[in-house]
Amino acid sequence: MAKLFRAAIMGPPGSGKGTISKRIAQSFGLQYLSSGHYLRESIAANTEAGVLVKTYVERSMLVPDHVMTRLMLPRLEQLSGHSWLLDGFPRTLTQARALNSLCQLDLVISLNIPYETLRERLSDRWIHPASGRVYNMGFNPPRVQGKDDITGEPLIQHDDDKPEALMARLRHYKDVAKPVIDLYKSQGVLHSFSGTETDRIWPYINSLLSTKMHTQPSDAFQTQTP
Ligand SMILES: Nc1nc2c(ncn2[C@@H]2O[C@H](COP(=O)(O)OP(=O)(O)O)[C@@H](O)[C@H]2O)c(=O)[nH]1
Ligand SMILES: Nc1ncnc2c1ncn2[C@@H]1O[C@H](COP(=O)(O)OP(=O)(O)O)[C@@H](O)[C@H]1O
Repeated sequence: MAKLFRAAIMGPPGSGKGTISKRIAQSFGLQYLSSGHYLRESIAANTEAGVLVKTYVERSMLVPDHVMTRLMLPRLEQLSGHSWLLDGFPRTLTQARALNSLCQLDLVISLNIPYETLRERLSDRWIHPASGRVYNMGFNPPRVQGKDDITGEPLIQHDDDKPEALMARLRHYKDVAKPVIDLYKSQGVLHSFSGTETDRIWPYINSLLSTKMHTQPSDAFQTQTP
């Protein structure tokens, strides 16, 4: 049996985590878990957790660590026999330590994208709230303007993608992410990628993952798809 592979992707809002994660999940068959998606799902379902996290997410504030770990860790425990990729979790050192006590990550991808690029992208980002599908009016527009490709339902823009909230979010992200990045660096699992275009970063991530996932000894005799 192939060895299990556990990865996380980190980067400021708009850095392309969701876009790249989708490519990774498709190309390498990892289960994809997005903290933002689960949060929005619980808000839409109006669950007890949803009511609790709504005010934080609406204000682009970090949801308290104990709420996040209670939301994410059980999902990971259910996936104990699978390879997975985490997007948006862990975001703080406390969350990273909680995750560490459950399992050791094999790889952490960190995206370094210039502020100006983030600003341009997020001011153009539209989402389908029920599914979390993300569009960009320039990069990957919906087939019909303002409508989700699959359901035809209207797209919306997050309040926290609007310019006034953005600068504060990015500054805060950096402060909080630094110790998490340092932790993964010290564990020797951190790989950083810089650039302004996802399509140019992607080949490097693709080849890193091909190497990491296909050099597991137990994989040596498995057929690999090109
Ligand atoms: N113009 C442009 N937009 C991109 C690129 N990569 C991602 N996007 C868009 O930028 C926005 C943010 O990307 P997303 O994957 O949601 O980032 P996340 O917040 O880190 O998960 C989305 O609207 C994407 O469609 C790129 O290379 N160029
Ligand atoms: N790991 C986390 N810890 C605390 N809050 C989180 C976490 N992940 C997501 N959130 C909350 O959900 C919101 C949306 O997150 P996400 O969809 O990952 O978008 P982005 O990458 O654009 O910030 C964040 O602004 C924050 O309020």
